[in-house]
Amino acid sequence: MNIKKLAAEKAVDWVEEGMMVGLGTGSTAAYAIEKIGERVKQGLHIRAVATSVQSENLARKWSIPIIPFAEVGEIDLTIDGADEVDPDLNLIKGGGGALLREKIVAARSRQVMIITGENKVVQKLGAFPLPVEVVTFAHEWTIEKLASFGCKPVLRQTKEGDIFKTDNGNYTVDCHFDVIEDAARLHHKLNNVPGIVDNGLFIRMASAVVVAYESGVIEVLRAPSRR
Ligand SMILES: O=C(CO)[C@H](O)[C@H](O)COP(=O)(O)O
Repeated sequence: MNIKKLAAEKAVDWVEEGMMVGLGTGSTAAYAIEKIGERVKQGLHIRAVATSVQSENLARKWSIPIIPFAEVGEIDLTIDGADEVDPDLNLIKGGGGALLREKIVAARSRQVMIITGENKVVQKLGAFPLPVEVVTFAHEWTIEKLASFGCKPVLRQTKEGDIFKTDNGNYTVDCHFDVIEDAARLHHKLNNVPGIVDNGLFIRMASAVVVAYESGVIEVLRAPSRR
């Protein structure tokens, strides 16, 4: 059972004619982009904004009209993946290296629909290393500061062994916490450190999470009091 594809294709049911759609990044989001592309080929008219160069290229391949972010007003619906989801629908994102654009697009969206398999739903965030986007200048010092939050920080590298650079020209540090006790507080404290651009905690940003199970069941978890 391809649970990523199952969740992604279900979420695309929420895409309606005329919408401005935010396109997430990663393998799950790619299934959603392809499904949206199929619907565009069948005559659906939407406009979209992408959260990474990778997703933009995929969308263009499917003839999905891409609008530069500067020309985008409010986004009706963003569909994106996640690395972990907790019971309050708080998330860890950024495993695919696109957390900053993903967070900007999510913040501009009326509805943020997260698509995931059951394996990413956790009681507490933190088993997945928290990605933190940092500026290249003085990054060694920023990494030291990150260690003072009680994690093991690892500067992300490419498969070839080079330092991984985001679409924004920054570095990513993956912070191994094991468990994050207070995600909202950590989010706030991390973003107060000079040199940190943003971190992969998405607090109260998801409107709903589509969870697909190996059994083929799909569950939609909603965040009642927001958006
Ligand atoms: O946050 C992300 C990219 O920055 C992705 O949504 C997240 O890493 C999940 O990826 P995948 O769908 O490939 O498992």
